[in-house]
Amino acid sequence: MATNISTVNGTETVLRTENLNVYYGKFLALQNIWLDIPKNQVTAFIGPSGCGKSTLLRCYNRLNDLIESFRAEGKILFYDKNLYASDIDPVEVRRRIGMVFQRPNPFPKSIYDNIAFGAKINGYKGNMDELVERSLRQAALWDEVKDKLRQSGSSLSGGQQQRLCIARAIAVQPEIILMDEPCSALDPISTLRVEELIHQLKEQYTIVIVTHNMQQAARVSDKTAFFNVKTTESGSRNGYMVEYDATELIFNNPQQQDTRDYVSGRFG
Ligand SMILES: Nc1ncnc2c1ncn2[C@@H]1O[C@H](COP(=O)(O)OP(=O)(O)OP(=O)(O)O)[C@@H](O)[C@H]1O
Repeated sequence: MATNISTVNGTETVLRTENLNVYYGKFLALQNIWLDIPKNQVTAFIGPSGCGKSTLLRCYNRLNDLIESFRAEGKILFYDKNLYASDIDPVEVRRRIGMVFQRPNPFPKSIYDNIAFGAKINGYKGNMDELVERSLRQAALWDEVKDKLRQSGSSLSGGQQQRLCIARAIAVQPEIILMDEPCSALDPISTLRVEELIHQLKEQYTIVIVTHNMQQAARVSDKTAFFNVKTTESGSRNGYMVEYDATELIFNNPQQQDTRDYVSGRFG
C-alpha cells in the first residue's frame, strides 16, 4: 500500500471517510459519513446505542467483511488508498490497523505466546524475546508479568488481560489501534491504567476509541465525533454523524443542540 499522507490544517490524516453508507442487508446502519482521523491523536466516537459507532470502527479494519449482509458504499482512504478497493488484502489491513475489543480476549496460551503468536504468523523474523518484552513494556504490563511469562494469559486480572491484548495488538506493529469500549468490562482503577496507557500510546500510534463513558472521551481524546440515530417514516433507525470537532469544543461549546443535549446528559 502506498503511504502518501494528506495534510489538513497542519494535521496529517491517516484515515479519510468519504460519503460512507453502510448497510446490513437493506438496513441503512450508517448514512453519509465524512470524517478525517488525524495521525498520532486519539479520536473518540460517542453516541447512543445503535447509532453505528462500532460499525464504523469495524469498517476501518474491514472486520465487517466477515458479516454476510454487510455492504459499504463510499470510500475509506488509508493514506491515499481506498481500503475497499479490490486489490487490497484485508489481512494486511488488519495488521496495519489493529483492534482491541470490549471484553479482554487473550488467546488460551501463555502470556509470552499471546504476543509471539501473531508476530510469528505475520512473519516476524527478529528476536522474539525482545519483541515480547518491548510490547509488554509499551502496554505498561512488563513489570507485572516478567516473572510469569509462561503462565496462561487467562490467569491475569481483567485489567491486565486487556493490557495483554493491547500488547498483542502492538506486537504486529500496526499504525492505528481501534478500541471498541476497551474499559467497559474493567474496574475504575484498571480503567484509569488503560486510559493512561492510551495517552502514552498516541505518541507512536493513531487511536480511535468507541466509548459510552463521556468522561472517558473527555479525558482521553483529542477529537470527538458524536453520532445519533434518526427514525425514518418506515421505522428504520439510521445512524449518522451529528458533529465532529476538538473534544474540548464538543464538550464545552458544541455547535449542534443534539450534541449539547447528549453531552450534558439531557438526551432522550
Ligand atoms: N451483524 C449485524 N447484522 C445486522 N445488523 C447489525 C449488525 N451489527 C449491527 N447491526 C445494527 O446496526 C446498527 C448499528 O449497530 P452498532 O453496533 O454499530 O451501534 P453502536 O453505536 O456501536 O451501538 P452500541 O453502543 O449499543 O454498541 C444497529 O441498529 C444494529 O442493530
